[in-house]
Amino acid sequence: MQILVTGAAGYIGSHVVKQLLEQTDYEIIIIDNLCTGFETTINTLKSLDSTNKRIKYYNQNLSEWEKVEDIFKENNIKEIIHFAASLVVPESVEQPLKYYLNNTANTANLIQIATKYGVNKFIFSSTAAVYGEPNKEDIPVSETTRTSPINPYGSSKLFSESVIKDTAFANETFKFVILRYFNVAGADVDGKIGQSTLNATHLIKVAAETALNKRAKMSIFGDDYDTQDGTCIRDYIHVCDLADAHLKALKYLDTNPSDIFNCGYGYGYSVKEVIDTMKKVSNTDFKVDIVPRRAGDPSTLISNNTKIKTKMNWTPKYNDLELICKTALDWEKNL
Ligand SMILES: NC(=O)c1ccc[n+]([C@@H]2O[C@H](COP(=O)([O-])OP(=O)(O)OC[C@H]3O[C@@H](n4cnc5c(N)ncnc54)[C@H](O)[C@@H]3O)[C@@H](O)[C@H]2O)c1
Ligand SMILES: O=c1ccn([C@@H]2O[C@H](COP(=O)(O)OP(=O)(O)O[C@H]3O[C@H](CO)[C@@H](O)[C@H](O)[C@H]3O)[C@@H](O)[C@H]2O)c(=O)[nH]1
Repeated sequence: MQILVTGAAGYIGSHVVKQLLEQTDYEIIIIDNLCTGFETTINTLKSLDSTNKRIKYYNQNLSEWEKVEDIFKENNIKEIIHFAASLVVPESVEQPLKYYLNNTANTANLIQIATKYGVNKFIFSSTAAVYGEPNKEDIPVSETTRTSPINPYGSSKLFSESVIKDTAFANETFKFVILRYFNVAGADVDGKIGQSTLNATHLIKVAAETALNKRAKMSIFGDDYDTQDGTCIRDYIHVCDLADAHLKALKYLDTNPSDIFNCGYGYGYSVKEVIDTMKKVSNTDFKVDIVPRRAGDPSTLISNNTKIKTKMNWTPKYNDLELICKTALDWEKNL
């Protein structure tokens, strides 16, 4: 059985491939052009494959559609997990076309090839950013909450969701699970892989870097939001629990129809709470200043995760902010 994993040289994709190696028999075809991922990550994944034959890596940009099709000709791909994307919210505000091209156009193209070659399972990395700035009474947001992105990143992913849903409607052999991730953080609990992103913008990684003196200080982007302490609230999910949701999604499609699931823990922490937790687990008191709001940031995003828990039987194991911060910090020390 072959599965294509796009973007597996990156943060979340690499954690999913590790679990696929450990818990399944798939042969794993990877497409990644290393624009934000790392060859060392691919090498680590290969080193975890005791057979030495289960990973086939193509350094390929998804935008080169004909070359992507050649990869389908060379292999027998029937299942796909599609991570490859651009994902920095403020960058998407400054460079929207980069996001529509890499996230929406490349996804549409991949799906066109996938349907031509008989792919029947498509797992898609979507985002809580599709909900935009939800009304207070809609928090925690469920999958049926109105989608209304407030930045091009969220819009580019919502358009991709439409491409996927409409394709499945027109083609009954093509089934999908769309996973709307909330804020993914932490690192592999075995310490083998983690988030290596250069010039990271993600809060927990930035805080880990600051705790280790890789940055002189960090900033809180706005403390004038309508929240308890004035800073934004997010639902942080440990990357290993999120990876498990992908393996469950593949199995789910064996006996269930296509569907959309939120991936989060169902409770939120403020930016200040996250920074305090990082200070606690690192036993440091690093410098933090308050600066104006960052473009494109909603104030509060928290998931209602009832659907994934009940329908997929997904049970989080690492829903503990201290553990999330500690695994991120431990990984950062080894980088
Ligand atoms: N990190 C989060 O908090 C978060 C939250 C919600 C959704 N997501 C989604 O999860 C997915 C993975 O995110 P991540 O955090 O692992 O990011 P990442 O940047 O670490 O990984 C993305 C990978 O895709 C590759 N890639 C990007 N564009 C490509 C292209 N055109 N062709 C080939 N390879 C390409 C990159 O080189 C990288 O290895 C993305 O789709 C993202 O939108 C992430
Ligand atoms: O140095 C920093 C970094 C972040 N923040 C704040 O921390 C919160 C979280 O920011 P960040 O970690 O950058 O995540 P988001 O902007 O919430 O976006 C992430 O989470 C989304 C889902 O909720 C995903 O779709 C995106 O891909 C992913 O980058 C936001 O309020 C930021 O303003 C700071 O105050 N200082």
